[in-house]
Amino acid sequence: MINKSPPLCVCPAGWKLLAMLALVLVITVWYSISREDSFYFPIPDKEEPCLQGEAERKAAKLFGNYSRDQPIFLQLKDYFWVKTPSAYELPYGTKGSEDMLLRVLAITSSSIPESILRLQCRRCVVVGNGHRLRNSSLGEAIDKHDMVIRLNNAPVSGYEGDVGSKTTMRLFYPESAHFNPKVENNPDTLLVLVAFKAMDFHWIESILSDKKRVRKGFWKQPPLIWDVNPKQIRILNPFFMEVAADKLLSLPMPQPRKVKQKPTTGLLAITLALHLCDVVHIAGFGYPDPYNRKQTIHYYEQITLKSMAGSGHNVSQEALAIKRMLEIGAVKNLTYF
Ligand SMILES: CC(=O)N[C@H]1[C@H]([C@H](O)[C@H](O)CO)O[C@](OP(=O)(O)OC[C@H]2O[C@@H](n3ccc(N)nc3=O)[C@H](O)[C@@H]2O)(C(=O)O)C[C@@H]1O
Ligand SMILES: CO[C@@H]1[C@H](O)[C@@H](O)[C@H](O[C@H]2[C@H](O)[C@@H](NC(C)=O)[C@H](OCc3ccccc3)O[C@@H]2CO)O[C@@H]1CO
Repeated sequence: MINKSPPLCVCPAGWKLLAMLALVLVITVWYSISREDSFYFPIPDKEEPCLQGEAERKAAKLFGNYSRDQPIFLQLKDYFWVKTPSAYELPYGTKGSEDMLLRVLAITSSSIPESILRLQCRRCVVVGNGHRLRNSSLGEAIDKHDMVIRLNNAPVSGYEGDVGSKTTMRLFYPESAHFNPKVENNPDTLLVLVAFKAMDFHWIESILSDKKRVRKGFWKQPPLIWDVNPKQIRILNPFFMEVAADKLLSLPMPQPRKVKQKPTTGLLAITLALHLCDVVHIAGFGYPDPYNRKQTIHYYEQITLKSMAGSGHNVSQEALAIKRMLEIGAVKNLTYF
């Protein structure tokens, strides 16, 4: 017997049901993305080839042919007698901070570990502190990189599944130093000080030489006791801050006194990685839309964009810079942007 009843999708009730389901799906996707609890995480490639000098070649489109003979970390030998003084003051140069630096560099190191130097091709990942790392399950993929670069006081403990636990390098300044560095880093993590002001050198010197601590001059109280091995400390060459400001954000150089804009530590870390690595991945970058006042910005704490007022960062300008880097393939994103 032939069944004469029409198929489900052509009767009006069937269409309505389908339309309702589609609407629910659209709303769920929209809500998920707007809250950044996104369930969409691209699965990272199995084994991407590592081509020597690839990041540098691609980044040349952005940076031009800038000098690559700059050391990654400041070195003592350059401060005994300053042949060519820096053109800029901190955070873009060392002009005026030479004496302080001489003391700091005498008690720290500038070497790049042998384990990094002997790699033929360096695959790096810069882990931003953004909320989109939450529930990402990217921990394992992050840890597979030769170098994992982390920022500020971002924790790994308790978040290993999403952000991994390997930390090759951590960029920080006194106000962003984790009070318990041993818990959130590995014993061989390089703790890379990004100096914004002369007091930042003063802080590290007083910690490492156990001299009298100075409490004034910081916008937030940094640790007064900081349990680290001086051999782990490095001082980042301010050249990378200059490149990020000048080439990526087109900020006026030198900065007029009144202009307080500066790159975020994340953008600085990407700039550094493009100089140091052959393949550069990023994860956890991207802020909520400015009108999204309730969305938390970090994967580890409940603060919103409001807390960044007065920070001197132009996050929409930075987003454009990161998009350009993604477009030309200089960096690849493990989260979404
Ligand atoms: C209140 C405040 O000053 N917040 C600044 C904090 C704060 O000082 C430290 O977390 C220490 O507490 O530091 C900053 O950055 P923060 O420590 O928040 O994040 C590190 C880097 O990750 C990228 N990021 C972060 C969150 C997000 N939703 N999207 C992102 O892309 C950014 O590139 C960012 O640099 C900083 O140093 O740049 C920038 C923030 O403006
Ligand atoms: C990469 O910049 C770091 C961080 O992302 C910024 O938010 C932070 O900005 C602070 C800024 O550097 C402070 N300016 C000076 C000159 O110290 C500013 O100071 C205002 C202030 C002063 C005294 C007491 C409280 C606040 O505060 C900004 C943060 O709100 O700079 C970081 C690098 O240090």
